[in-house]
Amino acid sequence: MKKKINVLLINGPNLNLLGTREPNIYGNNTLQDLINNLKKKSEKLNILLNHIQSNAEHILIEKIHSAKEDNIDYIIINPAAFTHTSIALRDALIATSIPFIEVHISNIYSRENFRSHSWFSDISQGVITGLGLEGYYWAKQYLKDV
Ligand SMILES: O=C1C[C@@](O)(C(=O)O)C[C@@H](O)[C@@H]1O
Repeated sequence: MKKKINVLLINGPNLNLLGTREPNIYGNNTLQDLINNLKKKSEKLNILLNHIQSNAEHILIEKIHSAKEDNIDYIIINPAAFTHTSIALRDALIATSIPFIEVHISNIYSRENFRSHSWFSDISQGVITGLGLEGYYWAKQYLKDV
């Protein structure tokens, strides 16, 4: 049987407000619903999904630092606003050298100019942007075959 894949899903600031935050951009589903569904579907694919959402940069950095000890094989990350600001999170991901997929709910290239720059895309395995919450499901789907 194929080995279980240990995946860490990281959601950055304000994503705890999914469902009420700018629903025209981010939709009506809550983060809790998303995580429950993703976990269920991941189990069927032999993926163990661990999740963290935080509004604090240092908490996300520390979680990335411990990812190796936690035997994480892969990271899926929506850095949210940190996408456009955080060299510290970028450095943490480089330091752990765990491959990761960058996900955005909205299309960061079709919004304000400042959202078009990501500190993560060039060091990511790939980027999914603008497919709504489906983006997280596609990332998980990709990982089932790695
Ligand atoms: O908080 C977010 C969410 C986001 O990462 C997205 O998922 O579309 C896009 C970012 O520009 C924004 O700051």
